Amino acid sequence: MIRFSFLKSGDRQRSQQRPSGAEEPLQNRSLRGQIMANSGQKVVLITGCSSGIGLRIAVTLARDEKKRYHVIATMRDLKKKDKLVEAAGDAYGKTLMLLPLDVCSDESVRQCIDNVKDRHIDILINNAGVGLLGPLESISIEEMKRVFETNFFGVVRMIKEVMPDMKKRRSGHIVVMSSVMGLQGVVFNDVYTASKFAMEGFCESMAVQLMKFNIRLSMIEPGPVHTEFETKMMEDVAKMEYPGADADTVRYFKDVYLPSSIDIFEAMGQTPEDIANCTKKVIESNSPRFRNLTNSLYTPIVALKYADETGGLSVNTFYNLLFNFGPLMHITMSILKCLTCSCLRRRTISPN
Ligand SMILES: NC(=O)C1=CN([C@@H]2O[C@H](COP(=O)(O)OP(=O)(O)OC[C@H]3O[C@@H](n4cnc5c(N)ncnc54)[C@H](OP(=O)(O)O)[C@@H]3O)[C@@H](O)[C@H]2O)C=CC1
Ligand SMILES: CC1=C(/C=C/C(C)=C/C=C/C(C)=C/C=O)C(C)(C)CCC1
Repeated sequence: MIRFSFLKSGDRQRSQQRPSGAEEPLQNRSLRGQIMANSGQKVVLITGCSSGIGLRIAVTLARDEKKRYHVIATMRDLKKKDKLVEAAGDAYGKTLMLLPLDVCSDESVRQCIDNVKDRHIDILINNAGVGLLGPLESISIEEMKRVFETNFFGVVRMIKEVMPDMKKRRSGHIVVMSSVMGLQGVVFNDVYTASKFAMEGFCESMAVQLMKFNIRLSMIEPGPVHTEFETKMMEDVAKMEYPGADADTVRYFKDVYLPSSIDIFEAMGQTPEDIANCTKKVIESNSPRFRNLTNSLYTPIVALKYADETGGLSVNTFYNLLFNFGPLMHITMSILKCLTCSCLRRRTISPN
């Protein structure tokens, strides 16, 4: 079993004290110690900003040319703030502030939101997430619960905390970082996929009620993205022994699935910047879509699910791609990688 870090992230009274570990420049705190935005700015709170997609969304919004956003970038361990602070440059302390927030803790979530002035959040971006990959036999129920606690209950916890104020104001936008795996299962990602499916179902239901209160809900559905996930995944694979799984299953995982997965990452992996730009477009749209796929190369794969309501097309195609046409898939992905690679485009377009 592989654990990947993205994929490689009191009481009910209104707290007036600075959250433990918060390191906010003074000018951004009100007299009551709460985080303040300038008038006209939208307050955006993002979870899981220590790395990857969350970090990049925070930086992209905080560095908005028109300074339209007051970004509250949160992470569960502020000791990990350096990468974000460096990437934010002079936006840090002006349009970008940090707060500690662990989406798995009721108290941490409450304290964080209590430290936002009037608990006013215009846009909530639920990004924090963890992955889990490998044969089911080698994954404990405890590990599965941890994934659901972060990916599903983490989002539910955040929405429960922020939604009542948005409802009172009759305005707000909730964005959820889902995944193509929230729409379609991928072998050996069974539990991660299930956690994202759960979130999709929850959000699809919530969206209707929220619409009545003029609150928008948008799902971002990335395919593979180059974050700490990939390196962590390969490091873990080298170490793991997969106790409880039989030799055939381990072989299918290591020798069939993993090489195909690497091919797919190489051929169509996006960058965190791609996802941040897509998220920015969604929050800036006058009529944001509910579902937003970010990767046009992956869209035909997801389309298999919707082209056949019996599910057969999707399941059989994945089976064939993996177990019957593995080498063909490798060649196809190599060609795709070549076609989408900027070096080839440079060579054909450059006058030199
Ligand atoms: N990379 C990919 O291929 C894809 C990723 N996604 C989704 O994108 C989101 C971001 O992942 P990505 O940037 O790739 O991966 P990273 O591992 O780089 O980022 C995940 C972030 O979530 C944080 N996090 C984990 N648990 C918690 C928690 N309990 N409370 C608060 N923060 C937490 C991590 O913090 P810490 O540093 O403390 O661990 C980290 O900042 C996830 O929801 C993931 O499911 C969707 C599709 C594809
Ligand atoms: C499409 C496809 C495959 C792999 C897909 C992968 C690897 C997707 C990764 C998505 C991620 C990382 C989402 C994160 O949330 C297989 C099963 C190899 C073969 C069949 C077709």
